[in-house]
Formats: sequence, structure tokens, C-alpha cells
Amino acid sequence: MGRGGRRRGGGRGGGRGGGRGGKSVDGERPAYRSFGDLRRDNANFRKFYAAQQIVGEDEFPELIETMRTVLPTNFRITGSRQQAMDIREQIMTEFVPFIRGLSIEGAAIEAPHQLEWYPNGLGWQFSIPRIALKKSKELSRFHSFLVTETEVGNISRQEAVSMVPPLLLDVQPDHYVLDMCAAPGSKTAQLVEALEAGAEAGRPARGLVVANDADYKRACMLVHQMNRLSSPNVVVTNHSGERFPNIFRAGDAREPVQFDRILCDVPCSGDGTTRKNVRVWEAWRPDDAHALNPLQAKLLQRAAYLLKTGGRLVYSTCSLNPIENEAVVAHVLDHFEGALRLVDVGRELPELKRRPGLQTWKVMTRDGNIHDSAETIALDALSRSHRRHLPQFFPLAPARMAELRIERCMRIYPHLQNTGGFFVAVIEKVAPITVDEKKKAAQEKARAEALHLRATAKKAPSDVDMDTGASAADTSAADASADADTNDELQAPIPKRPKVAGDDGAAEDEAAWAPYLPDCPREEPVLRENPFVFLDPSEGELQTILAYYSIKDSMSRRGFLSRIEQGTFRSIYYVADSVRQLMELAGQRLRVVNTGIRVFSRNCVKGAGCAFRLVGEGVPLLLPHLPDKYVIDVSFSDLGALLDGVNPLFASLSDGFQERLRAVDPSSSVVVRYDPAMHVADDEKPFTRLTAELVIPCWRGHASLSVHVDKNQLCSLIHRVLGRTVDRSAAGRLKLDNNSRSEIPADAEDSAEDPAEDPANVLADVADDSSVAP
Ligand SMILES: C[S@@+](CC[C@H](N)C(=O)[O-])C[C@H]1O[C@@H](n2cnc3c(N)ncnc32)[C@H](O)[C@@H]1O
Repeated sequence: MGRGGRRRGGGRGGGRGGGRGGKSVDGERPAYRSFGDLRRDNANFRKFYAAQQIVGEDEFPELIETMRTVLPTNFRITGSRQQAMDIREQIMTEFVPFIRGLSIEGAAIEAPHQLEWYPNGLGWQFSIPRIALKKSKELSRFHSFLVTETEVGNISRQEAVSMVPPLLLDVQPDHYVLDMCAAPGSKTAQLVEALEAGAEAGRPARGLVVANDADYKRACMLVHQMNRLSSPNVVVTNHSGERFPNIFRAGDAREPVQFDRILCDVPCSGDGTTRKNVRVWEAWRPDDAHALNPLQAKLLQRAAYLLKTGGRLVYSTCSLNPIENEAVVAHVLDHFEGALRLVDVGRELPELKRRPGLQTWKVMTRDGNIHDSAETIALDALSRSHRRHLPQFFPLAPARMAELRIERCMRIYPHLQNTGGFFVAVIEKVAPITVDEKKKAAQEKARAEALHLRATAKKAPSDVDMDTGASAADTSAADASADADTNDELQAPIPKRPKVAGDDGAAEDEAAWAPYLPDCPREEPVLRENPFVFLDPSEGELQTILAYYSIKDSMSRRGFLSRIEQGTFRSIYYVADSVRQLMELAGQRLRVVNTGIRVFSRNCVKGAGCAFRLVGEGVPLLLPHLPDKYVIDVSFSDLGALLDGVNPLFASLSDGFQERLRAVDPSSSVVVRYDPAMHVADDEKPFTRLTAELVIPCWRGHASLSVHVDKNQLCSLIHRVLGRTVDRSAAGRLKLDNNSRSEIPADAEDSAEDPAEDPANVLADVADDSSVAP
């Protein structure tokens, strides 16, 4: 779970309540108690879930017992590129055999294993909890590896079940994707990886990911995550999801941009996370869910408006509570009368153990009493604000629940496969919702029919079935549709919501539907930061930079942008065309916190040929567009000399390498590339089997070459290539004479556990636009 919860008990982003752990009545913080002292029990919690019969009576004790234990360590190797395969190989050949032979305090420990259901063996679980892993001397090498690779973005330390929603979203490279409640961004990372996985090599994907969060500070965490992702296809925004603005297509105020995919990983009570957030046990209250349900429903409803017809959205929580889950899904689906339907994902991720959504459930009031229906609830058993939403907490009539196929929701329980608890619903928009959408759909249908008629009129008589008179095109279309109908009974539309007595069809029952009336997006104040400005490539400093590095025309010139402060800028960023278009359409309507990959940054070296250097995170993007002069292919021994020396003198490099370096002006960026495929005959080999190309930005000084990456990346490279673990705390002592790398902060060890979760880290990152200045 993300630390959405600044609420009592660490729920996910509910947004009310004080700081972590809450405050006592007199305003004093309660005395600190270690996790070990916290009670892992709550009578109302047990009573509530026993009454829901979420699992069989005989299974319930096992569920509760598992929820009391500490979560194992889980992580995911990021990206689907060759590099991810190399990291996987490194874990399998270096760490798994080492850990398999270890015992701690006399007990043998289980080696890390792949999550069977996660694609390509990139999801991992290690039975040792995070905290024990951190403290263990025997495992320090593995811990250090995880920390470093997390910092550089090769690994994401993420709860196993939280990896599920993005996998079910089925993101393609041309998709417009909205992550509505995105911080701290572990799922955003998966969405971006999926978008880029299918993109053409060397070109940005055609789609984009908007990573949004209502909390500004948490949106800044996304910036840190984004920097690790190095994607030109991401925009981080800061809006309340339920009021996410309409962005209209140029010239048509009735045609908003809609998304192909939306992730609605909403703020929730987080009661599926007791294994990680022990405080949830004590903090759990029956009315937490009553407070969250209306916001969750509004978020889902807004997502439905923002989704394209034919698009897919995933609604998820790390709560087991049906009031935050099935109740939200059922009432919103019911409200849209067949425009949304649940997708049967029973055959997706077949190895993932899950249970169907609940058809029925009960409501517990704050006095601890359990109710089957609203009629038995006394007025004072609910707070005033929750009372008006009461009907939405209960299931719909059984026949309606059956029509909506609520069992297609997915419940994941901790004891099924040693994880946290999670809820996921995959929803498809099968019909337009608004009047404008309906008009547009009708126009498109008429246009398609006209085209079809014209095409069939031109067909030769031999194409026409002599018996029926139907053309071949008609027949195959009818066949395809018959197949689809029989193969997937999902095609059957959900019947409209039955009319309630007295409903004349003209006016909705205001009381019942009030919470689901659309939230009109409202203009929110523009952010205070300097806005991004697109740069003209044919003038000013950008023109000089492009000419100096001879950036080829193959790189679109439309994506360069910067934040201009007092007429100048320190860095230049690059975005994909899709992002540029969206930002141009949105103008001031989008509160953009950050976007783009930093490609050039101002250096302060007197006499340098160019006032801007290449930035490490932008190098993979620039690489295909750089001329050979600036990209130097090296042998393994030169790569080793470079990493070994960090700032090697030219004299310690091979003659060929020196010659290439001398062709570049002193005080300039160059890129060193090692392609394992080109060096199969090298006598010396990398420590592990490298198959992915390595590209290392460097600074060509007068007599030496400097590796121009941050210390975490350097540690990672030294380990992967030379097999040497550099103690991260000692990394600061590596001789880095170009003062270019920001020092690892004293608390890096902790923050790197999940750096995206450390606001201090993140804010520093946002502010720092200038970290490297040789
Ligand atoms: C469960 S967390 C999201 C975790 C995230 N998807 C991830 O995988 O890293 C919920 C997030 O919703 C945000 N949030 C709370 N209310 C919101 C709202 N009205 N609109 C958008 N985001 C909201 C919180 O700040 C929190 O970051």
C-alpha cells in the first residue's frame, strides 16, 4: 500500500485525521510504541468480517492469523527490456544460490522465489521481512543490492498484490492512460513500463500517462518516481480526481480528451495491510468505510466520464471492506445503466489465487451492531454526514446484483498466497454516457455505415453470396460477431436499472442519487511554480546546443521545454509529442507538477564548447540521435578501467579509446557504450552475464575521463560489471573529482528502502534542477 494514509492507522489517502498515529484528546502525541508492542487484534474487526462471511467459517481463523504476521519482502524488476533480464539473471545466479546455503541463528532460510503469476519471472518474494533483511549481517550484500538497484530504478520494492491492478489494465503503447490517485507511484511505474514495452526502439511511445494525485506533496513523490523512470511520456498533475478537468480538443468545446485506460487506486481504509501497518489493528473503526465510500464512488464516477467508450478502467483498494469495494462498484455501475460492465478476468493471471466479489454484505454501525438493511439503523448510530449516503453502503436487490455480475470483482486474501489483502474490479465502458458522447457515437456509426455501404456497392458480384445476397464482408462481420457473442456472454448488455415507484423517468430520485451526480470540474488555482514553456529549436540556446552535439533530424524538435526563471533556464527537458499536444490543449487547466526527461543541463565550466552537458537520464533517449563522434564503443577492458578508476587518465585507456576521445573537444559530454554482443571474444568477461547494452554518460576533461552518473548508479554498475560491492556509505569516498554528483544523504539507507516514499528526498529532487555542474 502507498502511504496514502495520513489518517489514523495509516489508511490510504483518506485525507482526514492527524499525523501518523493520531493525537490524543489533549492534543499531545501518544507516547511512541514500537510495532512489537502493538496489539494485533480488534474485536469489531473480527466481528465485522466474520459476519460478512468473506471466507468459510473453517478458513476464517487462518485468514486472521495470517493478517497478524509480518509481510515477506516483495519486489519487482522494472522494465521489460533486456536490462531487466540481466538483473533477473544476476539474482538467480548470484543471490539465490548464496542465500540457499545460508542459515541465520541456526535456522536455514528460504531463498527468494519468483511470484508464479507475475509475467516473465520479474516479480519476486523473499520470506524474510524487510526489517529483518535490513538488520541481518548475513544478508547485508543482498540488502545493499536491493537498496542500490531500487535507487537507480532497476527494482521496485512493492507489495505483491499491489502489482495486480496495472497488469489487468492491459496498457498498449498508443494508449492515453490516467492514474487518478497515483502517489507514491509504484503502479504508475508499471503503467509507464507497459506503455513503453511495445514502443518502437529509439522512439517515444505514442501514448502517455497522466499521474495525478490530489495531495501536492504526494504528487511531488511522483516526480522522484518519474526521474527513475526516465520517460518522456509522463505528466504529473495535482487535481482532486473527482474534479479532474475536462481538456477539450481544439475547436470543439464539447469533445473532451478521453482516456483509453484509467487506474482508480482510490484512498481507502487500508485494512488489507495489517501485515505491514500494524497500527491498522487498533485504529480500525466500522465507520471508516462510511466516510470513504462517497469519495471513492465520486472518483469512480468521474473516471467513467473520462474514459473512452470501449476503454477499460481498474478500480482497486487495499481494503477488504465491501462498503469500500463491491458497494462502490455496484452502485456506480447501476447508476450508469449498462454503460459500464465488469470484465471477466477469470482467465487472466491464472496462477493468482483469488475469490469472487461478494453478492451480499452487512453494515456495522459505530456502536458495533450489525445490520442487514437500512431500516434497522437508528438515526444516532451513524454520524450525520454518513447518514445521507446510507443506501449506498448496502447491496442492491439480489436480482440486480446478479445482473451486474458482481462476482467478477476480485478479492485477494492474505492467506491465499502470503500477501496483503486487495480488491480489484476491471470495468469496461461499453456505451457513451453524456449527450455529447452519444451524439458523437451516432455520427461515427453513421459514417462507418456509409463507408461500409459504399464499399459493398463497389464489390464484384462474385463477392456476393448467391443464396442469401449477402456480401463476403457482411458474412465475415456477422460471423465474427456471432463468434464473439457465443464466446463471451459478456456481450449481453446489462439491463437498465429498474424504475422505482413514483419515478416518472423525467426527474431522477434526487435523494437516492445525489452522491453520484457528476462533480463539475472546477477551476483550481494555477500552481505557483514557473510553468513549462516549449522552446523554439531554431533560436537561442537550444539551437546552439542542437548544433554543438549535432543532434540528428530523426529527433522531433517539438518536444523541448523548460521552466524559465527570470529570463533564463538551467535545464532542458523533453516530452513525447502526445504530451506536448495534451499540454497545449490543456493550457492553464492542468496543474502540471512535472513532466519530461531532463536532457541538457547548464554546466559552469569556463571555456567549454557548449554551455550545456548531456544529462544521464536523457542519454538513452538522445542516443539514437547522437552522431558517432559523441558515442564511443568500448571493449570490456576499457569499460573496466573506466569503472575501476572512475576518473581514469587517458593514459590508462587503450590507444583506440584515447584516439576517439581526442576527437571530442576538451570539457564536453561524451557517451561510452558497451555492447556485450559486440565483444563476445573478450577474454575478460563481466562479472555476471550481461546481455543488455550499457550506456554511460561521461565528461571528457583535458587529461582524464569522468563517469558522469550518480553514486547509486556507479555502485550498481561496478557491481554488475566488476562483481564488486561498493559499500554505499563508502561510495562518497570514491574519488569523484568532478564534484558533479550529489552526495548520498546521511539517511539514504532508509529512504532508499522506498525512496518514493520519502518526502524529504522527493522535495529535494524537485528543487534540484542543477545537481550536476562539473
Ligand atoms: C492508495 S494511495 C495510491 C497508491 C498508488 N496508486 C500507488 O500504487 O503507489 C491513494 C492516493 O490517493 C490520493 N488521494 C486522496 N484523495 C484523492 C482525491 N480526491 N483525488 C485524487 N487523489 C486522491 C492520496 O493522496 C494517495 O496518494
